[in-house]
Amino acid sequence: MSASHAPVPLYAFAMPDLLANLNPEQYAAVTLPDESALIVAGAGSGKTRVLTTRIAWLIEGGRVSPSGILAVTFTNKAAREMMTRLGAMLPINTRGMWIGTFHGLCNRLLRAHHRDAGLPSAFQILDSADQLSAIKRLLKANNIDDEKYPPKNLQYFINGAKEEGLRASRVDANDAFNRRFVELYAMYESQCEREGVVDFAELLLRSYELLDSNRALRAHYQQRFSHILVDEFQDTNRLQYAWLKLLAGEHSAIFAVGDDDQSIYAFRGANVGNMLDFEREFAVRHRIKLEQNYRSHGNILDTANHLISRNSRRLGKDLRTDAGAGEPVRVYEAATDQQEANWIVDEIRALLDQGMSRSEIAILYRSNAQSRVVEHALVAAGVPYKVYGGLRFFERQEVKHALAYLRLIDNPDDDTAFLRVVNFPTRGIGARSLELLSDTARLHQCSLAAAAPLLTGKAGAAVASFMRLIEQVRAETAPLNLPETVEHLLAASGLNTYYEQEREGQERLENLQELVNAAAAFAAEEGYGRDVPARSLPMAPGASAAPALTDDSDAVEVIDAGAPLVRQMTPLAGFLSHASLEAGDNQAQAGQDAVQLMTVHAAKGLEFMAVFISGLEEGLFPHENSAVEIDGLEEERRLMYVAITRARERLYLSFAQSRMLHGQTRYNVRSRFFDELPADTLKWLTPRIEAGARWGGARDNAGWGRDWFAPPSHIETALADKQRAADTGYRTGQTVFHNKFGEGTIIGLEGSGTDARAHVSFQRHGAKWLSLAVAKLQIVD
Ligand SMILES: Nc1ncnc2c1ncn2[C@@H]1O[C@H](COP(=O)(O)OP(=O)(O)OP(=O)(O)O)[C@@H](O)[C@H]1O
Ligand SMILES: [Mg+2]
Repeated sequence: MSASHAPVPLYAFAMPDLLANLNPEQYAAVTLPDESALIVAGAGSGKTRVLTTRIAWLIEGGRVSPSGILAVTFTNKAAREMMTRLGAMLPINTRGMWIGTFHGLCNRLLRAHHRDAGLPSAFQILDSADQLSAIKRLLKANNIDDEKYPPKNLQYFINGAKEEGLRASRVDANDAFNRRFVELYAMYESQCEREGVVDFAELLLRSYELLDSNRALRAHYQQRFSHILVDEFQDTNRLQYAWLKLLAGEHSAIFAVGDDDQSIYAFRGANVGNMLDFEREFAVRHRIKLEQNYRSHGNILDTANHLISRNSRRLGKDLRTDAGAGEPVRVYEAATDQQEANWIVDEIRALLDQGMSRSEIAILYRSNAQSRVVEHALVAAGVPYKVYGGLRFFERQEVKHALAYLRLIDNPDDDTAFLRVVNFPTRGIGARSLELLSDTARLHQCSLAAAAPLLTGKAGAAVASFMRLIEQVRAETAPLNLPETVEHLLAASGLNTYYEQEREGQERLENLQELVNAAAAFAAEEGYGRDVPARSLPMAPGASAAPALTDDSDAVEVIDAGAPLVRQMTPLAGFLSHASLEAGDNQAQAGQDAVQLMTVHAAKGLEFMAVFISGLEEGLFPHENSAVEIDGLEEERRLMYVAITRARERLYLSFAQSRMLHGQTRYNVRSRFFDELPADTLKWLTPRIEAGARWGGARDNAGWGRDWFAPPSHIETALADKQRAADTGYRTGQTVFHNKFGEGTIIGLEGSGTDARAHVSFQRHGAKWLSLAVAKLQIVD
């Protein structure tokens, strides 16, 4: 360990406070010696709290200075929360600390060392929508059939390769089709290079390569970050893990916390296997378990534990709580999605009447598209809410237009930005002119902006006037600070006028104004004074403006001196990175006390007093795609586990028999998860009807008799299956005997022939799904 010298406690008297509220296992974890450790523990057991407290403890005891810490969180929101908590625990300025997401930290590293990384100082970040349009443009420019090579597939291929750490030149292609993909990947790489842009995966790969190839830089950071701490470790992918390894080198300690049951990003290459590799490769001696849950009431925790116990691939852990059982988990079946939304809003109003604050209430769903109907009900009821994700603020059309102009003033070679606004608002630059321009650029291997002067005729004149506009705005904004720059640009670009004249442009205008506010908030948060021009590099005392990094390690030291590294970016570049990386986060601050709406993925790590999980229908949650993926259903179950464990005191589950989604009405059967939850923690607010009886006489009892509809065909098929299962001689409600599990009651039947399965609730072993062909159940009555 680099901090091998004897610890020097600096604030010995303050110590008991920091550690006072920890349980013995948490205490042991926080105060582990300077060596790598892995904490694997269930939801709400205090992993994040332990990690944060450990940082404070390390600093407070003089084991490391704040600049020696690097902490990785999963979201920007989590990073901010961590800094706030640290600020409250210690009398230090947390701004300079390296706490952030992988993307955020890599961006910071690349900004500081852009030359060594082979990037222009004003490199721009492509979000995934930008990346897709860049790929489409590439295919079009090269006359490639986008049916044969769908842009989305190519995007997936490229990102997958990058996440494996592979450049196009190193990807193995075993057939002609794949070879073509690799060629396209290579072409995409040169296009990005030419335009000075990087996509999300590139941020990571580029900074990995930077550290890998630059010995001095690597040595510097390895020495600097003696303590690396990683939250949500189960969701790191191979490249992120390799990046951490490189940064840790031989001497730094990695303190990783995670929960294999909450691994929900396998589809993006996350790899739980990293946990096992980490233990081996870092000779981890300490694997501490935290088994006390501090978040949720008993019924909620039991519900979560019961569900996740059905997964087969688990490291295995127990979780208990001292909190009482609390309220039962309430379940509601609605006829339609609107009815579901109305019920949610009614329940929310009841909670608010009881004094719960709005921001303590979350509505979670599996897919973004589900939010619309809930939003509608909230608006109608006048309940303020905030949507995370979905069409985020920075992804709105008008905001993206404005950002594209800003990007162009920063870097005219950014072709994606160029194409977005060259003819918006319209200035008579048609598709034909742009084609000519693209041809010229390709011929000269340069960006569109660089090709503009080479274009002649009418097309040339129109493009030239656009370039003059950009140049003019560049000059006019040179002395302006960040919010002034944005404001000026909105007027000069013609965007304001355009939306003023558009019939329903009011909301878009407000969003543009909000962009000015966002820029002002960003500048204030980063500590840029009002007199700092948006495009100049603020000089920190003792820091060189453009650190030229050589093998001379003294030069490296210069970078660390003085102000935080983020100052290596101009305010404008910083803001543009923020817009790409932190999309959506801004909204959260705008409406503090609002009901929180988000996908389950976005809710990871967070907690709320009351949680509604809506749309629990087969095909939606579990998602229909999960059926075709290896481990798909287990991943959906982990996702459901994450959703349930966000709740502290109240949990509500709901589903609708019919739902409008993507313009079509879907008829749904309830999620299989309901059959996997313990019956005794749930309270059905609508009658619980066995799936088989659903379309029969029981429906009148359910109270939705009036505007009823006939079951659609796929449900009839499912019912027919159940009928066939029943034909095997078994029926629900029957008492049966199993050689190993003893006596139990059949609570569900599914499938037919050799696939027929029975869901049996055993008196001593709980509920299990058994194959009827294998299980040989004896009928008792
Ligand atoms: N020893 C403790 N005493 C009281 N409250 C605690 C203790 N440890 C953790 N908590 C609280 O329990 C809640 C859950 O903690 P935390 O968010 O750190 O859990 P986690 O393991 O990171 O959960 P997740 O897996 O969902 O990320 C928080 O509100 C935290 O403040
Ligand atoms: Mg956590």
